[in-house]
Amino acid sequence: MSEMLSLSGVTKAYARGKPSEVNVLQGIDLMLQKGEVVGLVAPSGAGKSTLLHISGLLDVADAGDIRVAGEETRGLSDRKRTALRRQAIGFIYQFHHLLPEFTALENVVLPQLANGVSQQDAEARALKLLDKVGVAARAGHRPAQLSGGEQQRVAFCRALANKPLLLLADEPTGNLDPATSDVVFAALMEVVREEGLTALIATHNMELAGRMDRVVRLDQGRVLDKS
Ligand SMILES: Nc1ncnc2c1ncn2[C@@H]1O[C@H](COP(=O)(O)OP(=O)(O)OP(=O)(O)O)[C@@H](O)[C@H]1O
Repeated sequence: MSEMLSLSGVTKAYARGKPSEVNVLQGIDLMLQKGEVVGLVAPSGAGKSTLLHISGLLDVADAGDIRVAGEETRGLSDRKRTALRRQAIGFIYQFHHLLPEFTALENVVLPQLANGVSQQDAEARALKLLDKVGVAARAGHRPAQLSGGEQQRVAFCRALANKPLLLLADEPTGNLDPATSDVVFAALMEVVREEGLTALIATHNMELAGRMDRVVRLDQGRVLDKS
């Protein structure tokens, strides 16, 4: 197995040097092997979003090393960081963040066009993904015409559109009712497994965390492994 995400000695503080300084991450060591699906569980405010944003190259650590798909990210230029993020990482948020003026299909097609995929190939991939998570019949609808669960399924497809190596999800079903969350999460897991993705999924839901390969806990700024 090869390593897909590796964090070592990662620290992050907000308002550094001020009386209001918050030391969120205090030496994070975490490694995900290719194909592993890992749950990230922590109390609210413990730093899950911060950890995901740093892993996804959306934010920078104060110290420590981060490797994504075997590539050391320290010292990368902004352009190279953005290229690595686009090519290797898919992000899912608690709220869908779909573009309201575009249809479900277009929301999944657009990131592919930005990556140089042809319209035809992008539509084929988008329809395949929408079908896999059970919303192909809604392809022509805009986000406002979809239910919360459907919107989140479309957001999964968008995150997976460019075949990322690493999927990072921040409470991906956190805004759905328990029954919908259960079904939508199952759909996500099915695609993740089928595509052989590596995933780090933050959740407060221990039942969902229990369906992953491994759960890590964030406690006092450090990661505790739970087998
Ligand atoms: N830009 C910022 N400036 C100052 N403090 C911040 C900033 N962003 C986050 N924090 C603080 O850092 C801590 C960790 O925030 P983070 O959003 O990573 O937590 P979380 O575990 O994702 O929380 P939740 O589960 O409630 O979403 C919190 O105490 C938060 O108030």
